[in-house]
Amino acid sequence: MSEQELIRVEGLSRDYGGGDRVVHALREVSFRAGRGELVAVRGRSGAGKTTLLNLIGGLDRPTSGRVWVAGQEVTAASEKELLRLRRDTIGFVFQSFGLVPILSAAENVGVPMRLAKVPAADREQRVSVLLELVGLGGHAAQRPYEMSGGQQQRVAIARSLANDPALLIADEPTGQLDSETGRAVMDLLRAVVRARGMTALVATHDPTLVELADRVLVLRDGRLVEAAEPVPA
Ligand SMILES: Nc1ncnc2c1ncn2[C@@H]1O[C@H](COP(=O)(O)OP(=O)(O)OP(=O)(O)O)[C@@H](O)[C@H]1O
Repeated sequence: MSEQELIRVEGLSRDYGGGDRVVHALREVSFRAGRGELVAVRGRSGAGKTTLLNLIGGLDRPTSGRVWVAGQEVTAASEKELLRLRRDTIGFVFQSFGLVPILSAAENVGVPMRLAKVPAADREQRVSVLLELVGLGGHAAQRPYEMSGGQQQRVAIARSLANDPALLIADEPTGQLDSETGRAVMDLLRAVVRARGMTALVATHDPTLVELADRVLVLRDGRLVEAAEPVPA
């Protein structure tokens, strides 16, 4: 794996079920992504986007094929190594935000730092930098139910950056947002990826996101049918 390569996927397949009812959710997918790239993953509902992201992030195991992230083989990692990888190397953003309802915005952002045993003083400082970064400097004490969907997703983005991951995996991050808010969240993701030199893999139906990507992977029925540079609008 070269220095510039962050993700390598080789012959990745995932079947669900078995016998007559087997679903080939992902079929022999291979691609590579470099450091600093924002890669959009497109495809219709059921095309295999979530399956692909979950396998790369070590949230699921493939039927066959291999994945490396930052030089580590995810598909060969033990559960303990996967925990470490998800804590230190990969940040996740989901469509449903996934914030802890009883915690404030600042506490939510601080959760991964607590898990990584970041000392309290460092934690506080890093939490406030991240909340500023996502434009929520004045909202640290608010709880998720006191925030709009777009604000909640911003908190989730700040949380995903807590341990300065090399890879950000976002599954339909704008799926629950109206188009204007979704665009703002996407612009934020684009800016964060640029500023931090991180790689992002973002599954989306949203055409505005695709415009912001460095590269677009298109899945159809579990196969990678296109791995193109985006066409300028
Ligand atoms: N746990 C599961 N058990 C059985 N089949 C599954 C499971 N998870 C996903 N599938 C099937 O695998 C295929 C790919 O699903 P996946 O969720 O990866 O698609 P997607 O492109 O992310 O779709 P969406 O855009 O709707 O989220 C679909 O046919 C789906 O029904």
